[in-house]
Amino acid sequence: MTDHATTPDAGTPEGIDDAVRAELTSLRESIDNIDAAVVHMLAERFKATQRVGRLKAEHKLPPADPARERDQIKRLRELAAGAHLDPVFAEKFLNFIIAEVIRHHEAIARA
Ligand SMILES: C=C(O[C@@H]1C=C(C(=O)O)C=C[C@H]1O)C(=O)O
Repeated sequence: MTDHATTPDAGTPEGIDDAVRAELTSLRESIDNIDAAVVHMLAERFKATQRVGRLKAEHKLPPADPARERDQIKRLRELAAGAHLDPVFAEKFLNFIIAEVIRHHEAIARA
């Protein structure tokens, strides 16, 4: 795997000022740490949602729960606005994850 924080490429020319390069490298190290945290948090979320999927299948509950989704989207949009993150982006991101979770739940129910 490429170490994006330290490897120069077309986006980070060799000739840039040392201080600029150092700041860019430092910021990219933070980004790499955040991306790692996001992956680990998503993995934990999917572990929990897989358990929800098995529970729903065992008790013949539907894979999707639109009321719960509406509550979560409302909550996430409010959290995003408070954190100066675009609520439209936050909603799209959550919907993307939820769609994948529902796909998993449908597969568990069919198995
Ligand atoms: C995880 C669940 O199943 C689905 C997925 C959701 C999610 O990923 O947050 C929310 C609601 C459901 O449509 C649940 O019902 O809690």
